[in-house]
Amino acid sequence: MRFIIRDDPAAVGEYVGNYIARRINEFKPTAERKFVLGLPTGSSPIPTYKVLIRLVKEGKLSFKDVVTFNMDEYVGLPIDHKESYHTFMFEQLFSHIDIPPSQVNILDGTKKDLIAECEEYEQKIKDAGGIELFLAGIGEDGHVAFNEPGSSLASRTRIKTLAYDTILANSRFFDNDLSSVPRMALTVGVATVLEAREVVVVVTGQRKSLALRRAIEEGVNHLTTLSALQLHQHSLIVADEDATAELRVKTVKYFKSIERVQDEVEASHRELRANGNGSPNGKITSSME
Ligand SMILES: N[C@@H]1[C@@H](O)[C@H](O)[C@@H](COP(=O)(O)O)O[C@@H]1O
Repeated sequence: MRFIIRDDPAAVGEYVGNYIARRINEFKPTAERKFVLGLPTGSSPIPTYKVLIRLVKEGKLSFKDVVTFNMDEYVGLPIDHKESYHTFMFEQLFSHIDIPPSQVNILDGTKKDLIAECEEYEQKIKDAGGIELFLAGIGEDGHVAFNEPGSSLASRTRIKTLAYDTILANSRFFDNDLSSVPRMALTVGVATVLEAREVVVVVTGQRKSLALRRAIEEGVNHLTTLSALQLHQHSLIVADEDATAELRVKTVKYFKSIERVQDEVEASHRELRANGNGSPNGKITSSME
């Protein structure tokens, strides 16, 4: 696991937005070989989405050959409801970039047969060739997508009852009216996320610091579903300083020192390449992965 710390949410967005753009550009997607990107909702990814929009407007990135799969959606909320994740995604990202709407996939929580909807979603991901990079956030109780504490770490896309804490946290989007927050959601499973070839998580704000501690300093545990990331070969968590409040000083120093060494290695490889000394051309993989 790689763990990167930036000053604030804007700097986290800058880092992650540029990281995703680099991955898409290196992949060189075409109409026949599209880049498959998994996406979250929530306030945490908004700065990242702003950066992606800016890069598209500057002509440095295109979503023409990108297919997206969102993590989750409320059950029973009409797609055009102002708080549906469909509405969120179009307002925060899709309406501002060049992605053809036919390449956007979001679970539909209004379907009559929700079980079939979930099974079809898993199949669609497989048919698309699997997810190349899954971007995620984290809930205050350590959940990833809507995989609430106690979710099976082998779970797939399914219907999930929301934890009371999550209903409480999300009531801020429903005029603080607890009774209007949906009680159920459709969500990709922990195993669906782990199957992506790479997982990148944004964690910002002090209210996430306990969950972050449990996810990276403690063992893999179904009560903090994001901790399953410890089993992934290519995972990256990018947090702001506030989110590190509950981490040990030693943990923070350790990961910062790794980033410093990594920067030095990359700089010396760049120098060797510039001088034509035949250094490796491929991606330099961090020893933290
Ligand atoms: N299902 C979403 C998660 O995918 C998201 O990570 C979490 C945190 O949201 P925020 O970034 O607004 O704190 O909210 C919801 O529970």
